Amino acid sequence: MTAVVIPIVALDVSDRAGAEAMVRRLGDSCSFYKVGLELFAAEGPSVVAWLRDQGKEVFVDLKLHDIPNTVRGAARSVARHGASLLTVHASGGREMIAAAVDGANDGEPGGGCAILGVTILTSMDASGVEEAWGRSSVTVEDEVLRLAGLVATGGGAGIVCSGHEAAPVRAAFGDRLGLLIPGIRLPGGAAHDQRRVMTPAAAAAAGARWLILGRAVTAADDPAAAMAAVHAALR
Ligand SMILES: O=c1ccn([C@@H]2O[C@H](COP(=O)(O)O)[C@@H](O)[C@H]2O)c(=O)[nH]1
Repeated sequence: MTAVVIPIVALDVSDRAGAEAMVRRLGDSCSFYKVGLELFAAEGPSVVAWLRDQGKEVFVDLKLHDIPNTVRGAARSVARHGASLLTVHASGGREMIAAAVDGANDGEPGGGCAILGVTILTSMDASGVEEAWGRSSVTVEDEVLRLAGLVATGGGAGIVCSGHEAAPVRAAFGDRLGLLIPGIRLPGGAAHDQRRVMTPAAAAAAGARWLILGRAVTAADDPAAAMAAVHAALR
């Protein structure tokens, strides 16, 4: 049986009005939304509460990266707002990841908010990794696998990586880590600032559990039609 892949639409907009307009346009075709840095910085947790009131699940993509104590507290706060998923940077280390898991569970192991570790941003290619991380002798895939190991031993529920690393991560970790894949483009779509992109069908075949749909849907002339194309590709 093919695993269910859940599409999540990224509300990369500057205010609540923009978010509400997109949620209205997509109607029942989307039940899971991402609130990222732009919208969270503008509107704070109230936008998470509003989405929950609409019956939507919420992924809060804050990509936390700080000392364990600070990340624990932030994860606890985000979980209390009703988010289902929260990101931290895997490069923050095993102790920080474990603190995020602890905070999100807030004393309740297996609580409602899962922690995902961001490995290598999909906007980076091998030369970008070499420049930023100073590591020329490793491939993006090796780095993603190494960071995935930190997330697994830190107790995270999954990782964020591109579709290109999905199959090797699945081979190494199986169902232990859920894969959330951004950089999704409909066939022939512009990559924009992304370097490692993939179509919905290919990412699903590679083992994604969640797909992040950003501009492929939200910048389309007809976002609802673009979302329908995503659903068709996942059937
Ligand atoms: O490695 C990462 C981690 C997160 N993202 C987020 O996904 C969406 C992608 O937007 P597009 O418009 O589809 O490019 C965006 O919200 C990012 O913050 C990512 O792209 N890569």
